[in-house]
Amino acid sequence: MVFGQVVIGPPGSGKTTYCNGMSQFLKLIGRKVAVINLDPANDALPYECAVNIEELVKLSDVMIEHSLGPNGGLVYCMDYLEKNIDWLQSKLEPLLKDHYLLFDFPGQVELFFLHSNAKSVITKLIKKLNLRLTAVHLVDAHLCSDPGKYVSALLLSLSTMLHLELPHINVLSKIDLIESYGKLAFNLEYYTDVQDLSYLQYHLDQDPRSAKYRKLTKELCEVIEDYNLVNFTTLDIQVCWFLSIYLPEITWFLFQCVA
Ligand SMILES: Nc1nc2c(ncn2[C@@H]2O[C@H](COP(=O)(O)OP(=O)(O)OP(=O)(O)O)[C@@H](O)[C@H]2O)c(=O)[nH]1
Repeated sequence: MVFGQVVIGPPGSGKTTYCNGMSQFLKLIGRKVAVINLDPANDALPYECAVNIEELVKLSDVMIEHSLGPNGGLVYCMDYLEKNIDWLQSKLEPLLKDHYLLFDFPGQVELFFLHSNAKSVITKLIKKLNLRLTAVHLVDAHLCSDPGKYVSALLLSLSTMLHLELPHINVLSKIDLIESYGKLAFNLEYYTDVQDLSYLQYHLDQDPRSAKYRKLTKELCEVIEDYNLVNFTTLDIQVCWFLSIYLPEITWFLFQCVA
């Protein structure tokens, strides 16, 4: 049985950095890991990838050839990947024996809660290759500093969970930077646990700019609460780097203490 992660999230949320950090961490704890870049807009990869969608289709070529913008181009690329799933399957087959798989997907969020191509690619891989995949959905923690943006992050997370139908972990990334956006209205657990959104609505109501959307926000918060599916874990990728570099020393130190 082969395990892996489908790494998704809005542009700039830290997917590529996460894949790089996670692959180094996994290697260090003795796992064989393969990173699969399925983002055709990822030009400067910090990790060594086992499979690169650029060998199949290039976003820049698609945009020129079909006169598409970056969003339309990415939808086209996912569509093309779905039609050529055998290409991806053949690239993955040699890795199945002993590798843990990390799939680095594009940041266009509509691919994961609206369009069917990316989901279809994932579903086909799961069925054809008997994979066990978890969605790791990264959301930039700075969205917590604005109640309106936080509600949109909750909605995005919920829609993505419902659309993909995978085991799913929502992650507030770049948590090390959260203080730099000013003091949060509530403590961090409030944002990670997503327990009682009425406090958030009250906070939003204090802002005259959001008065016009009061009813809409209330209804949206009720939908999120009724599903009761979304919560977050936090990530500071630098901890991953730290562990990758110092894990052998820490293990040696603990071993010495126990001995
Ligand atoms: N401080 C801090 N910066 C981070 C962290 N994770 C990612 N970054 C930075 O955030 C920026 C965007 O990260 P990427 O990994 O390129 O994000 P992405 O989601 O792959 O971006 P797209 O490919 O455009 O969708 C980079 O400058 C990273 O160095 C983190 O945990 N802490």
